[in-house]
Amino acid sequence: MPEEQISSAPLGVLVRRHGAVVAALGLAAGDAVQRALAAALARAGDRTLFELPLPQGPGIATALRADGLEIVLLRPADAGATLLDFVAAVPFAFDIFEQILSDPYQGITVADHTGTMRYVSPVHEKFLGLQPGGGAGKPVEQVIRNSRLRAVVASGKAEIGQPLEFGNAVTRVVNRRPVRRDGQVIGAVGQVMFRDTEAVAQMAAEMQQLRTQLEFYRRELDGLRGTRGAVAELVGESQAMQRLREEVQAVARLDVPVLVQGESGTGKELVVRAIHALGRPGQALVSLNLAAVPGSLVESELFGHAAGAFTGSAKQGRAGKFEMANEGTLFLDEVGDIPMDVQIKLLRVLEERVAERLGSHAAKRLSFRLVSATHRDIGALIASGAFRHDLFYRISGVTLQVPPLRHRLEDIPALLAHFVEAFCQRNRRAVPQIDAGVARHLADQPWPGNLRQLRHRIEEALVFSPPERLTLEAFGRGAVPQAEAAPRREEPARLKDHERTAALKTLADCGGNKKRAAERLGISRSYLYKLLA
Ligand SMILES: Nc1ncnc2c1ncn2[C@@H]1O[C@H](COP(=O)(O)OP(=O)(O)OP(=O)(O)O)[C@@H](O)[C@H]1O
Repeated sequence: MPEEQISSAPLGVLVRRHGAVVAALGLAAGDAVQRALAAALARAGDRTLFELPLPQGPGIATALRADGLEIVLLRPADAGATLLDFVAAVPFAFDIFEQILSDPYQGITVADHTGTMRYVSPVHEKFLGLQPGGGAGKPVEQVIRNSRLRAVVASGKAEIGQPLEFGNAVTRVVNRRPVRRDGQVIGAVGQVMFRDTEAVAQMAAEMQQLRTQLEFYRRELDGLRGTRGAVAELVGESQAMQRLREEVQAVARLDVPVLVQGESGTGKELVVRAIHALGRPGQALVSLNLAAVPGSLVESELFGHAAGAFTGSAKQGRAGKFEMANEGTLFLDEVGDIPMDVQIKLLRVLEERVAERLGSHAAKRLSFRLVSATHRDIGALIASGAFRHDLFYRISGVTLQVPPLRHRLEDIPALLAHFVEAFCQRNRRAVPQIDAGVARHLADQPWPGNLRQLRHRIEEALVFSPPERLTLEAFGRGAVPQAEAAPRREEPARLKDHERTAALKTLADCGGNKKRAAERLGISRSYLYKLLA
């Protein structure tokens, strides 16, 4: 190459023999450059590529050495070339490369675009049992059986943090990245982490432990919420309600069938829901209202039916309530209305804990919790032969009695506040102030429809009262319709009954405050408790 051409290009060539300059062309011609080059060569040791501070800025040099002869090519560092910039800017750039390649905690593998292994770092060679350089030139799979470097070359997509099994039950975490030049994938680099896998494994174990703990506390919290939520739904601080809440909590966790008795609208369903929420949280609560289903359909509702069991039956068959409630709670509402023929079959299911779909002979073992409710007088039904004695015993391991509202008028202020709040929340209204006489007025009513009727009256009044106040006048509209009216209660014949009624009303007047009610009545608190018991 003519010397002038080298001199005009931003390149230099220096040739030294045993340290003495034999030739210096282009950039290498100046003294200052030669001094810088001599110092850089001395620092570089036997490295071939090294940084070179040129008078005009950072430069890069490549040295070839043999038999005391050194040929060095030099050029200014290219601002756009990341690697050269790095090498030029960091005096210990090569130490960093070396450190990366010989890091005892990570192995490096390099494949080219044909899937041929080009490089395996020393620590990884050792791990794989390879001779130094023993992997280079072989298909990647020959070096590492399940290597995915070829796949990464093909897809051009990095795989980060993937587990890689190395036979002997050793699993490592691997990062694989495609290498691109001018947008084309020209190879792939694998990075196998040794130490970090242990750290990752430990972290994973810790995370698993935390997850288990979290799950545990979540369940506990759900349980607590469920407990508080379910029982708190049963509003009322009367002794009767306090006792009922305690009984609900006591029976909920036992595996006994429960029969909930009480007049219509007293809150039997609410009690059943609370029992279910406490006893079988997270499982299904399956209800069947036996008074609402025609007698002829009760059996198929309960047992379901097999495919094509009868004309018009569902093609794939249908599960009955017993099956649906498996592991959960089966709620038989209005159980007093169950037809006699079904009573016998129900008894069999409860005794044997197996049920067959209609038209099928495949009996299924079932585990459900049975809770029943009725507003009827079951004793009278048994006496008249309309209800089987043995079934009664099967469904009423425990009987809970939900008291009618007239026996707990002192709950009216709390129920009033509760129904007002619930209504306003549902209808996104501000909760109004409640006029002083409202609770007293409500406590004076007979409430044959119990809490359901009370709720409806309160909601109706809310609709017709000014938004900021719930007035007594708003209740004027809703005279109790005759059909709903209770058969007129007989006037209490005994003095005690008069006293109790007066006590309940005064208590309602005093917002449930027993101390104030006792004062107003002029009796002791313990006597008031006695009257209320
Ligand atoms: N203790 C209570 N606290 C708050 N709300 C209640 C309470 N008891 C009943 N209610 C409400 O009163 C209404 C009637 O209750 P529920 O349907 O549970 O009565 P029920 O006895 O099952 O009636 P039925 O015998 O007619 O089926 C529901 O809106 C219910 O939310």
